[in-house]
Amino acid sequence: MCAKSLRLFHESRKPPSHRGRSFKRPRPTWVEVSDDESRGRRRHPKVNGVSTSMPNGVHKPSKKPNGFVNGTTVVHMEDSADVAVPRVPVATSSKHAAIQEQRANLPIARGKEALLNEFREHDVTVLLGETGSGKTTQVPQYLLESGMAGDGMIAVTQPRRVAATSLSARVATEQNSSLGSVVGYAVRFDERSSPATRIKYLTDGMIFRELMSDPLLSKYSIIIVDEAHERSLRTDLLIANLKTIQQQRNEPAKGKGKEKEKEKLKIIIMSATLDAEKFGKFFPGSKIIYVQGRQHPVTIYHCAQSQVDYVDSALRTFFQIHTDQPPGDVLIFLPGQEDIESLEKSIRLYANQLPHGQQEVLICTMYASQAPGQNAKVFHSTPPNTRKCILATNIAETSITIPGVKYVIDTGKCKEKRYLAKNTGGGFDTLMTRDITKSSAMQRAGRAGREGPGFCFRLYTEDSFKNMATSAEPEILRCGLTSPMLQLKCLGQSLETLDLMDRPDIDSMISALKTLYLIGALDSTGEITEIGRDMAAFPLEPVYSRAVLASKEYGCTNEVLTVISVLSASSKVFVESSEQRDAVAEARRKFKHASGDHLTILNVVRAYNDVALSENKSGRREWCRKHFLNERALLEAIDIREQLQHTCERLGIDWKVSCGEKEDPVIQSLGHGLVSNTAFLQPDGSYKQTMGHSAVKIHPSSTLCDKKVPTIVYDEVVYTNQIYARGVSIINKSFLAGLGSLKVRQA
Ligand SMILES: Nc1ncnc2c1ncn2[C@@H]1O[C@H](COP(=O)(O)OP(=O)(O)OP(=O)(O)O)[C@@H](O)[C@H]1O
Repeated sequence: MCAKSLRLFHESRKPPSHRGRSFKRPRPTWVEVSDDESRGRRRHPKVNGVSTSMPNGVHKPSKKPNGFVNGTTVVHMEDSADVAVPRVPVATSSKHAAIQEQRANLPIARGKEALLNEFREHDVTVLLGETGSGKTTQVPQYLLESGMAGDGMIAVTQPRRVAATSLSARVATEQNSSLGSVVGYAVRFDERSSPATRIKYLTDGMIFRELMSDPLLSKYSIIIVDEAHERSLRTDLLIANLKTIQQQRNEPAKGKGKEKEKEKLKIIIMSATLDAEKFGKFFPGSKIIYVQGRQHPVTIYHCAQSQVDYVDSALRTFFQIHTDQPPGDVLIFLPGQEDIESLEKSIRLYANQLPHGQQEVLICTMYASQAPGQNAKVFHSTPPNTRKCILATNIAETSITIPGVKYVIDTGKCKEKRYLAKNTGGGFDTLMTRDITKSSAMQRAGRAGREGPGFCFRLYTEDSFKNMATSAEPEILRCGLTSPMLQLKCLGQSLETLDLMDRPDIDSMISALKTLYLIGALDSTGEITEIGRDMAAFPLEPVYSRAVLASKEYGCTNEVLTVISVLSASSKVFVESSEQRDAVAEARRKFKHASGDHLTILNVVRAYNDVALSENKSGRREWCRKHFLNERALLEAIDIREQLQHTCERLGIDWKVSCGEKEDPVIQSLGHGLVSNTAFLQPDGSYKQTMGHSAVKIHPSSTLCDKKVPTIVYDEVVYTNQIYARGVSIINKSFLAGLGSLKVRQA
């Protein structure tokens, strides 16, 4: 294949092959929506019952971009006291001055005072504003500058860590301060804050965890729940708690003077695509405000025909942009890591064949299981004469601004976590590819047009867009509940009685209760046990924290911490390569432990630690490359381990205690936690779950995949065309019986 064939958009040329297949279809034909739509004359689509001004077409700022829509009433800026654009503070440098000017030009800036008045008057405000209007970066700063937070802090919650870290960095820059001083962040296994921190961006999981030590969240005077439309499980639990906390903190203050006033809690719920009425009903007396207008237009194109293979179409569209369109980075939304890696390979292949003089292509990837440091690379500035191409899952869909992105390619697909309980008996989370919702499509388009006019190419037809569900089903209705259930129990709450916006399925609740009972976190009356409380102290899934606690009895905390740290890292330690399968197997043989994958992991970490003593950075990197190991995952595991050591110290567990080369203590400790993830061999060679009715196969990546052993323990189940157990070790059958899982099955 020669570089010329990259002009795949001319149907007369032979199209490039992708994933071993030839392109048979013509390039996507784009349909730009009519000019009427672009001017907003067409009725704006309703998202969750709320009229929005982000049509599925060219978007231009409305004639009155500064207005607020409150319910059906439009409050124009002329009605507000703050008609003029706010004054830009005196700049200390030209860069800072430019940033302040950019801030002042955001649509939200013109409504600053009107907004602050609404916040002042209402305990709960639901703020809807278009993507890029300035909600996430500006509202916390306005609140801080207005003094409304008093001596308390302002929390801004995000469903994803990448948003929390990148936004805090941006707002710290806007505040002309270093990250961790006035503006900080907290995400799992990583925090930058100090006593001076006044605005803290944190994941919804982190603030939920804070409830354990501070049930009234008393250090915060304002809590902003951002991207609430995602309805993540933790967001829903947080919102339920905030409602009660606010009642407790605000009601006694009535008539008690200014001292009490300071302790009041304000809640602000924000999103661009939100069912505002539902939130409004959940918080009686709340005010719904709509910030109209966006800074830069986004032109949206839909495919004229449905595309059969979205990865092929994304490839074609990328090169169509790259060869025909002016400079600007491209962000491509794909459902998962597999598609990202596949497309990355194809783009690399054809980019290398581009004619001389064409811009270089720099590919960056972004997905949840990739190490945070690697994800952060998308924010680095693009070198000259280069077009950055970012391949991302929906972790890049909300909140973030990736500087330089002008074009978005939206495949219209995502992966959704879903708990399979009814069909399988045992119950486990699965990731399934499905069509996105209207809300997601609008958020994705909103990643373009943040620094200037943008373009969004949707690899689906306009009819498909119209037929999409409005928004995703709340996570609480479709995910495993073990960890949130334990945290709630610690707070003396329960899912059954909590005032939730939506109540989860009874099967999922029973399954979570069963697991917590089996690992000893709950007693037979459903009350939390002492060991359950200790489990909740770790920033880990309860099944993993149970293993750490069990290791104390077995004298192997040192080893178990290592294994659990690797299992908790955001990416896998073993690099898979289908093309070099034999080389991978050969390199890995030296780490292989006869008992299975957990002790194999331990061998890898031990070997890496030995290498680290004798080799410099590049020597270590080379060693990892040679052994098909992901060094970033190993380094992340080292960080995680350090944090777990701190938790051990707080709980009085000596983490240095080691069992040396013995394997049983380690596996049995893991067995205490993973007791629901055990299976026994059937006469036909498959394994049957002890806590369910499903047959599982050992995953091909396991060191035990060719073995038949009586009983296994595994980290997780992966559901593809069949159910696989991944991360598998041999476990003693009588040990399992002693734990009671077999009895539970029989019961
Ligand atoms: N890291 C950044 N680099 C450059 N500009 C940025 C950055 N972060 C934000 N901005 C600018 O600030 C604008 C407002 O961003 P902000 O995140 O506050 O918007 P938003 O209304 O919360 O959008 P969304 O609903 O998409 O989260 C962006 O459109 C962009 O112009």
